[in-house]
Amino acid sequence: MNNFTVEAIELTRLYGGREAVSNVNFTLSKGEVLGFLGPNGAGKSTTMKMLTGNLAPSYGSVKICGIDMMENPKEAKALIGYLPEMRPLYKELTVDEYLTMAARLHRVSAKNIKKAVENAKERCGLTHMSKRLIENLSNGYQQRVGIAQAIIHSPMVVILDEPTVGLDPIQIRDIRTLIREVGTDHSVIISTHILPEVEMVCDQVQIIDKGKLVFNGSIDVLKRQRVGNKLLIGLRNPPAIEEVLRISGVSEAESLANGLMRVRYAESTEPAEAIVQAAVQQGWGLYQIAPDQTSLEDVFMQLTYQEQLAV
Ligand SMILES: Nc1ncnc2c1ncn2[C@@H]1O[C@H](COP(=O)(O)OP(=O)(O)OP(=O)(O)O)[C@@H](O)[C@H]1O
Repeated sequence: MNNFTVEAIELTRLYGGREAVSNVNFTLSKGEVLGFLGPNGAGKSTTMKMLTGNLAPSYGSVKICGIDMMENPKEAKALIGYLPEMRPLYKELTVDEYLTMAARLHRVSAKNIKKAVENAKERCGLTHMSKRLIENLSNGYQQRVGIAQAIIHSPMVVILDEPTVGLDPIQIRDIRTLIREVGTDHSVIISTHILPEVEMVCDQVQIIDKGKLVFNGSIDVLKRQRVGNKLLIGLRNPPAIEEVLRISGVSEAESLANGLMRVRYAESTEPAEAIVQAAVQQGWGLYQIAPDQTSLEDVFMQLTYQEQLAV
């Protein structure tokens, strides 16, 4: 018996003979937040629906805390809280009424409903909104209500499909903080097409492209891929590129706008000190020197491009 809260085993879904999700494998443990990342149409929602037992896989299986979703759907689903892409809110209800209904649907026992509602509201910062009609709440608060219904029965696994889509920057920040908090005592899976979001809230990341996993690992591994052997240098009096290329260790240099220059070097030859010395000696007016990180978007492009080459 392992300790995995979620196991996806060779998950595959065909639509009209075409694979929308192809052979997806991963495991998740308690207290981890997993980001399911991919562009529109990559197969995220289809995967989420299979994980939550709302869509049958064409092949493969899902286990929630060791319980097979196909064999024992009722037991497996009871361990999951799910916020689909389209929020299942009844807008004519108040927050209290809706969460009470959600608790009943999730089979919270009658004597525990009040406590479960209070608890979910507190965790989602909704206590002061208890008597408000959902339709009168802002988009961000409606999303909190959606998350509150997903955690109301204290499920082992919380699955949130695109939880920050359509929110403003402050709402996005609040929802991300909430997801991290929820992730401390539940396993959480979020799907998103926003790379920095994954970096901010997730421990593990699966990158999916055209239905296939192209990266599966810890967020640290992904972040490390971003830190290439590059420096970004700001110079008030930039010299000719050739002069920079003469510095020991520098393998490539390119001029960018506003006197900035990007320099590449081989792994073992960090030339920062030599660049500072040259800049001082030759009066280049150095005002900035820092590692230049590849954006996560670039990493994503590289990963999906490698995958295309491999096909
Ligand atoms: N019911 C369906 N019938 C036929 N094709 C479908 C169906 N649902 C999804 N697809 C196709 O499967 C692929 C994956 O769709 P899915 O909704 O899972 O992607 P996604 O990554 O969640 O994208 P988005 O962020 O746009 O929702 C797409 O090509 C989509 O057109």
